[in-house]
Amino acid sequence: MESINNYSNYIGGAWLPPQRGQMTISVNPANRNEVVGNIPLSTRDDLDKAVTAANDARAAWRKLSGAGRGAFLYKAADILERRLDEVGRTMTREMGKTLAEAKGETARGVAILRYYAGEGMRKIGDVIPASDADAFMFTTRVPLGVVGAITPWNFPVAIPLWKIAPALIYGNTVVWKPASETAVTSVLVMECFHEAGLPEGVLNLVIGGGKEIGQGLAEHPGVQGITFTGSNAVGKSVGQAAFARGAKYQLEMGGKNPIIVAADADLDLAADAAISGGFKSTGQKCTATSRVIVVKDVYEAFRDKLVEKTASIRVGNGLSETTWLGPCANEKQYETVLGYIRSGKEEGAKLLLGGTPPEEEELRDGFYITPAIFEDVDSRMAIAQEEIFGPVLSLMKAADLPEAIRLANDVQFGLSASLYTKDIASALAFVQEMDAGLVRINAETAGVELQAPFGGMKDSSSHSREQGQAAIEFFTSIKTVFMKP
Ligand SMILES: NC(=O)c1ccc[n+]([C@@H]2O[C@H](COP(=O)([O-])OP(=O)(O)OC[C@H]3O[C@@H](n4cnc5c(N)ncnc54)[C@H](O)[C@@H]3O)[C@@H](O)[C@H]2O)c1
Ligand SMILES: O=CCCC(=O)C(=O)O
Repeated sequence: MESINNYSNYIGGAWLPPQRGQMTISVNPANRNEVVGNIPLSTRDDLDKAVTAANDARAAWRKLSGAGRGAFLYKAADILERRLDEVGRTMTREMGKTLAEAKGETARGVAILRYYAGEGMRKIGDVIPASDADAFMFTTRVPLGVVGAITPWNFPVAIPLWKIAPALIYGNTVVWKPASETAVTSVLVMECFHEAGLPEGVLNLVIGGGKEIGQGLAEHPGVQGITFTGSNAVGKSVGQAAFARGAKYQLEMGGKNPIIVAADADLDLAADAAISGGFKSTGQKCTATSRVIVVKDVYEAFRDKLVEKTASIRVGNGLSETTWLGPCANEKQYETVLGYIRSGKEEGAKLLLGGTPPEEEELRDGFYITPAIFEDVDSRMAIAQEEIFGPVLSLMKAADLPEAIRLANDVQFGLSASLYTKDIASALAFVQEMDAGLVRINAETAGVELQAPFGGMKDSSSHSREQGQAAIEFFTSIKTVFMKP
């Protein structure tokens, strides 16, 4: 029997167990009987210690040049790259995505670190001519101070790093609260920063419950900025707590992303995109496709292609090379997805295939669901309005492209949206009229580029942008300097 490791928090440059000694477990969703590790169940005492360490580290870290801070990020990138297989394997064991996807995400984390390491050498202000000819006026940027990063389990490397890397390069110190479902993965990422020699207190990891540690961060008077990614319900609570005490906050939340198939679309490409966007990572991406809106002229032909291709998807343990679709990340998500499949049938949608646990005996102990496709989906149904965050696609029929865009906009969310068409006028109309932060033509709804602004509209976001050079807007404040001799 393989021994199960105990994992700790990382506070003030030291690996520390939770002060009250409470621990819990991280479980493999491919086999609920497999414990990945014993992880901290931290309390506010642990959080206070981390926030104090982050505040103590602020002055020295801020004094470093951008290039000086970037040197640590380059080192962390090299170490993470060296440990890519180990981190990817741990990610798969903790949240179920296939090993290929997990390693791809880890490589993306390496690229994010290197991108922001380079940002330390970019300009941070402008010279603006003053009306007084004897004066010199310019802008510069200063860090917020201590930033709290609250991150989800579905991209346990890429999302924390697209928050932590810009926070650090622009001179902030960080307290990071990862999702407990992927706590061991977060420890491995933290080890890379530790090995890179990041000064103590600059980055701190506190593993614990959402209410206790996440909300504790949002409420903490020693934290000047909160960057949150997660569900709308939690995001609202985090944002309200930060706003109540005047802290800066950014929230990136749910999606209900459509792909529109126009009458002139390449149906094979569109079907492949719907499957990749809807079922990769078991549909557990904020940018995942969940609604497939097809213009009626090509509906039956497209539907048949989609069903035929989906029926060949292989479900299994993400560590197996033959697996295309892994388990849901945890039992809560598994039950949520099964609940939406029930409600889809109860509301009158027709389940064309999938939506059940697989029959294979060797998969009985995992949170597996076969990929599901509904048709006859009305826009008012729960499966058309609410984020499912699982391997479920809802087919909807539109009379024409204008109605398809109207249906696509008929939700509270606005994160990502795709259109498959060969017509430039249709593409331009979609770009103009689709209310989403990511608008993609002949490309699936998922697939975020680290160098470009990322974020949602409507209820998907608090309307700042992450990633690329856009990240500087959240993690710094602008100072306008007016100087006379
Ligand atoms: N828009 C994006 O960029 C994006 C990216 C990934 C995931 N998501 C969203 O995240 C959700 C799935 O991730 P999840 O299940 O980890 O989300 P979640 O909201 O349950 O948890 C997100 C983080 O918040 C913490 N948390 C939980 N309860 C809290 C509370 N009361 N106060 C403060 N923090 C709390 C969690 O421990 C975790 O670290 C989906 O809705 C998905 O759309 C959005
Ligand atoms: O889960 C949200 C992030 C989505 C993402 O990174 C992608 O689509 O690549």
